[in-house]
Amino acid sequence: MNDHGAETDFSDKMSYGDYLDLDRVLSAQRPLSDAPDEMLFIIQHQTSELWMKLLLGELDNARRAIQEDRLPEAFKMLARVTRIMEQLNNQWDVLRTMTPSDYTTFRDALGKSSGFQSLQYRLIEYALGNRNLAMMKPHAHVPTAAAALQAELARPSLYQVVLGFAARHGFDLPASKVGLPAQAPHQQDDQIRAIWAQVYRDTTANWSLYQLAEKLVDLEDYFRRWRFNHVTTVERVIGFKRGTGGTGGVDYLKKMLAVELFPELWHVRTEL
Ligand code: HEM
Ligand SMILES: N[C@@H](CC(=O)c1ccccc1NC=O)C(=O)O
Repeated sequence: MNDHGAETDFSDKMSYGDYLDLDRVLSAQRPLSDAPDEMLFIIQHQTSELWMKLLLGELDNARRAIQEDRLPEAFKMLARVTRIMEQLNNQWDVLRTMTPSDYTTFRDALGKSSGFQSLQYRLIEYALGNRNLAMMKPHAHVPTAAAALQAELARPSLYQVVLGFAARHGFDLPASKVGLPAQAPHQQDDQIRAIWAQVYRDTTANWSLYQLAEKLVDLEDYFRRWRFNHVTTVERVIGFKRGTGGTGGVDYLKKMLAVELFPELWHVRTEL
């Protein structure tokens, strides 16, 4: 027998499964029905949540790096955030193999549960600046979840941190726009758009902010693709049924396609 010299006795050593805690990870899939596709559905969501966990950590690190003027590090972290979103986007192709006939065999078992109640998803939206406080309600019954959302609201969003960088580096932005952590979705602002116009008109003089702006545009571009892939998958699988979470379903998700995380970065392009 040729075992290529591989270690085989793990009776007193840490193995692959030990390190990754696979007993717990792989026993956390508990389908509620006999429908074959429920396992696909569960794994699709669990892997998405794992990637979201990594994404949230990178967003935290990136915000801290920008606040401390460590831009090259922030660029690396934001590039990773976007690559994680790309990973999430590619996952939809697996779920799209599930037809309406497959899904309806277990949809009732889901009750009122829905991705609408994803804490990590909401934290990502809040971290990016889409701070719709009404979205906290489904988390009110879980004190740790409500506290995590409150803690996020006590921090400046990624966009605010970027605008704070601009304010520290010679751009005229009142403290009211970059100081206190936002408590509502960011609204398009003429003064902010004027700053981006200055940056994009002289990229050499404003190279760091220009690079930062393009990283944000990249991030929002991939985030929009996620929303679009989601709503297209939903339409394919449940048509125009109401969502289990209580919204209008596709109608609600289509409205969310219009959300602009960094509106001035898109609108400034009309002026360039
Ligand atoms: C067949 C698959 C899916 C269907 C039919 C579906 C359906 C829906 C619907 C109808 C909503 C609106 C809320 C409601 O009333 O329920 C929603 C929201 C949501 N779903 Fe899904 N979904 C699917 C897969 C996924 C996957 C794989 C994820 C990944 C984590 C996900 C995450 C979310 C999130 C985060 C929201 C809230 C979006 C927002 O508020 O903007 N969904 N989904
Ligand atoms: N809202 C979906 C159900 C759903 O997709 C779902 C249910 C439980 C856990 C995650 C889900 N995914 C995304 O919303 C529906 O209306 O069919």
